[in-house]
Amino acid sequence: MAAQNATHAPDHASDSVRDREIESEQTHLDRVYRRLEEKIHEAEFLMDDAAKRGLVGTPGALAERDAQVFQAGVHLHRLNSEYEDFLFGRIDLLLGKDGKKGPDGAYTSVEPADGAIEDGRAEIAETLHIGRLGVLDADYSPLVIDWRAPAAAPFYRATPVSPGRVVRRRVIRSKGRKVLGVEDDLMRPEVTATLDGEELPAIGDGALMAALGRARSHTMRDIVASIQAEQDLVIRAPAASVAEVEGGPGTGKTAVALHRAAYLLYQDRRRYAGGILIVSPTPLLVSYTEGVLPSLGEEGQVAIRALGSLVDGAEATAYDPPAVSRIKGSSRMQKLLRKAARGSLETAAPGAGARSPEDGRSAGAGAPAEEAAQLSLEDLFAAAGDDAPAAPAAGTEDGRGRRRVRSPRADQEPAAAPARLRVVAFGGRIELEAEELRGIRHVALGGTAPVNLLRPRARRLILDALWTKSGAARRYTDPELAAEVRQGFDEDIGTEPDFQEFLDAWWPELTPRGVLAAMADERRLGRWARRVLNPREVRQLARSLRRLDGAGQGPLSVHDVALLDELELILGAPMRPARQREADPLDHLTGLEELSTFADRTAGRGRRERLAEERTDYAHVIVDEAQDLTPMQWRMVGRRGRHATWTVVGDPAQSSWSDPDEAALARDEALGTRPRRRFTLTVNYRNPAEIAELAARVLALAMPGMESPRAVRATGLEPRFAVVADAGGRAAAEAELARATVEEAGRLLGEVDGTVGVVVAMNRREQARDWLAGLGDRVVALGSLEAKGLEYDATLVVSPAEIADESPAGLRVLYVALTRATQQLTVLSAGRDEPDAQGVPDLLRD
Ligand SMILES: Nc1ncnc2c1ncn2[C@@H]1O[C@H](COP(=O)(O)OP(=O)(O)OP(=O)(O)O)[C@@H](O)[C@H]1O
Repeated sequence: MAAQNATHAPDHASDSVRDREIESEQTHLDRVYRRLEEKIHEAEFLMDDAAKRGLVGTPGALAERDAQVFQAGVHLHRLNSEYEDFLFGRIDLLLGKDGKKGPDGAYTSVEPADGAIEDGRAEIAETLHIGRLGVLDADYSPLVIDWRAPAAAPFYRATPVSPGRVVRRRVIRSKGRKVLGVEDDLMRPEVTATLDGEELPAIGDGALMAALGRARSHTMRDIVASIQAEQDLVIRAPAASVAEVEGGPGTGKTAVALHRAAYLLYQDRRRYAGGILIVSPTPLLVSYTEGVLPSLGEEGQVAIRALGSLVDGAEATAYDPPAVSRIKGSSRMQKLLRKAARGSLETAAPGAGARSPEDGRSAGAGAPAEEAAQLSLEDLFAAAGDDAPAAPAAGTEDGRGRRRVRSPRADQEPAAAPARLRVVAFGGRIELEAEELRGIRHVALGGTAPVNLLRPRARRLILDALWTKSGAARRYTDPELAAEVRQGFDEDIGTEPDFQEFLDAWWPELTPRGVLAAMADERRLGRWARRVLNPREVRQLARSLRRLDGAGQGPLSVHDVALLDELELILGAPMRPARQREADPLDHLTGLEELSTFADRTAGRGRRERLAEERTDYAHVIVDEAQDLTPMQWRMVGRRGRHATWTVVGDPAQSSWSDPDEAALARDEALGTRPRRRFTLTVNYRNPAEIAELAARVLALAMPGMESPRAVRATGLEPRFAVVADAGGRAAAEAELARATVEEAGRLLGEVDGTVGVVVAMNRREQARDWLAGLGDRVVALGSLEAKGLEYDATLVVSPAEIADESPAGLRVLYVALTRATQQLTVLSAGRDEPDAQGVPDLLRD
C-alpha cells in the first residue's frame, strides 16, 4: 500500500517553506493554464479557417471543412472549462536505470540508476505533475501527465517498501486556477534529496488522511489524488478477462470500479466505443456515484444503471418482501416463465398484453376472465372460446386500429382466444375444432424458439390443416396443378382480413408485461408452476403481481424487471428495422492530447444518453455489489455482456441474497469460460476503527471466520448506544421510537458537518421519512436494503434486531447498515433488541 505505509515526515516545515512550495506549484499551474489558453486559440483559429474553406464550395473542400470543424469543435469544448483539482499530484524521481523516455516525455524506467543514491544523498532527476488530463508544452515536454498514463503509475504504486524511483509524492489541492495547499509523503525518508541544490521538504499530514477526513455530501468524490497501491492494481489490470474484486465495506470497491472505467476508456477508446455498463444495485447508489466519471473527464461511453432500470421502458419503484424476492430471483423462474409464456397464448385474448406498434410496449385489455365466451367472426370465420379469458371490449378497436371480434354477451367480461375456426372454400365450409387447433398449437410450440416468432409457423400449420380437410389434395392428382391450387388457396385465405384477425386473437403477439400480468391469476399460475413452486409460493407470487393491471402496467419491483428481461428472450422481440448506432466523435480520440471539459460532456449529454439507451450489448460490464445479484439478475446482466470483458466487485459478507450457491452458479454462467483474475482489497477507508470493530461483532455472527478489513484510521469516538424508553402499549412504544429516532438524528446533525443516514427496517422506511421530515436535507431516512453502497458522516441504526429479523440474510444486511458511517455511529435499541445496562443490544455484545 502506498500512503498508509508511507513514512510521513511530520510537518516541521515552517509556514514560509509551505508558502514557498505552494507558490512554486502555483507557478506551474499558471504555466499549464497559459498553455491551455494557447490550445484554445489554436482550436478557435482552426474553426475560423474551416468556415472559410466552406466558402470555396467544392465537395472536397466542404468535407475537409466538416472534418476540421468537428476536430476543432471537440478541442474547444474540451478546453473551455476549468477543473477543480485539474492538477492534483506531483512525483519527484531519481534518475532511471536506462535513461529512456516514453511517448509522454517521461523516463520509463521504474528502478533507479545504479549510483542514484550515494551516502544517503540523491539528486532529483525528474519531476512529473499528474492531472486529470495530459497537457504537452509547445516543445512537447509534459506539463501534466494524465493520471491514467503509464508514467503516472508510480504516483499510485510507490510505497516506502518498494519506492522505485519515487522520493516524494505530493498531492496538490487547488480550486480553479488557485493552488490551496500541498500534502507530501516521503517514500525514501532515509535519503536526503535535493532538487536544484535545495533540500526537498515534506509538507502536511499526508494526502490520504486529508481526503478521508473531509465531510461527506450526497455525492461521491473521485479518489484520483489518493488511489492506493492495491487499488491501483485493480484499476490498471488488463481488461482481457474477468477481474473479480472482493473486499469488505469501505475498501473502495465502488471507487475502484468507477476509476477503472475511466482508465479503460483512456487505454483503448476505440475498443470501448461499444460502451461500458456499470450495474448498481439501487437508484440511490447510481445518483450517489454518477458524478465521479464526469469529474474524471469521462462520461459519454459509460452507462451507469440500477438493476431495476436495465430494461428500457421499465423502472422499478416497488419492493417485494424477502420471501417474494426469493421466489422471483430464483433460477426456477426460468422454467416457470417458459410455461407461462406458452400458457398465456391459450388464455390471452387479442390485445391482452399485446404490443402496441407505437412504443413496442404493452397495451391491452383488463385481467383475463376465467369464463368462456362465444366469439363470432363474421361471415367466413367463426371461433369460440372454451377456456377463455379476456378479450377486448365488444366493438372496440384494438391497438392496431382494426376492428375487433365481438362478444355477443354484453353482460360478460370480454373474452377469449378463439378456439374454433371456420372458413368457406371450394363452395363449402371447412372447420378446425378446438381440439385440432390445440394440437396445431402444440406442434407449433415444439422446441425452444421464441413464442412470438413462431406465429408464421403456426399460420402455415393451420393452412396445411385446412387444405387437408378440404380434400382438395385428393382431387388434384397432377402435382403441379395441385401446387398451384394450393398456392391460390393459401393466398385467398391467408390474406383475408378476418383470417388475420383470427390469427391475432389465436396467436397474439405477447408482451413480457402481459405474461407477467397473466401470472397474477393464482389458479392459472398454479397450473404453470406445477413441480416448480409449492402452493404457498404460488400464492405469494400471484399476490405480488396483482400490483399490475391486465396489460402489466403498474409498479414493478427490481425483481420483476429481471423477469421482464427473461420474458423478452422467451417471447422474442418483434421484428424492428435495425437502427445503426450513431458515431461518437470521442471514438476517434486517443492519447495524451485528449482533453475534455465539463461543457463538452454536458453539451453532448442528450445524444450520449441515446447512445447508451440503444445498447443492449456492451464492450465491458462492471458489476458493483455483485454479491446481491440474484440468479435471474445475473442472467439479465449476462445478456448485456455476451461479448464483453468484465469487472465484478463485491463482498459476500454484505450479501442480502439468501442462496449464495445458486447465485454463484448463475454468475459463473454469465461470466462464461473467460479467464479470471482475482483481487482482494484489505483496507477500510470509510469507517474509523471504533465503528469497524463494532461491525465486526455482527460479521462474526453473520459469517463466522470471515475477516474484516483493517480500518485505516481511528477517531477516538466510540459508537453511542441509545435506548427507546419503555412505554405501555404498542402505540405508545411506536411514538416513543419515533421521538427517540428524531432526537438521536438531531444530535448527530449537531455533531457532524455533513450528512446523517438513518437506517431502519425496510417496512419502516416511509414512516421514518415522515418522522425526519422536519430535520432538513442533511439527514436521509433509508430502508436497510437502500443503504447498500452509500455512506454518511454519521449513521443512526434503528433497532438492529428488526433489521436482522427481516430476512434469512438479515444479519448481513445489518452488517451493511453498521458500516455506513465515516465518523460517528449511534445504535438505537428498542425492547426486542434486549439492550443491556449500557444500552448495547444483544446482537452487538462482545
Ligand atoms: N484511496 C482512497 N483515497 C481516498 N478515499 C478513498 C480511497 N479509497 C476509498 N476511499 C473512500 O472510502 C469510501 C468507501 O469507498 P467505496 O464506497 O468505494 O467502498 P466500497 O468497498 O464500495 O464499500 P461498500 O462495500 O461498503 O459499498 C469512499 O468515501 C471513498 O471515496
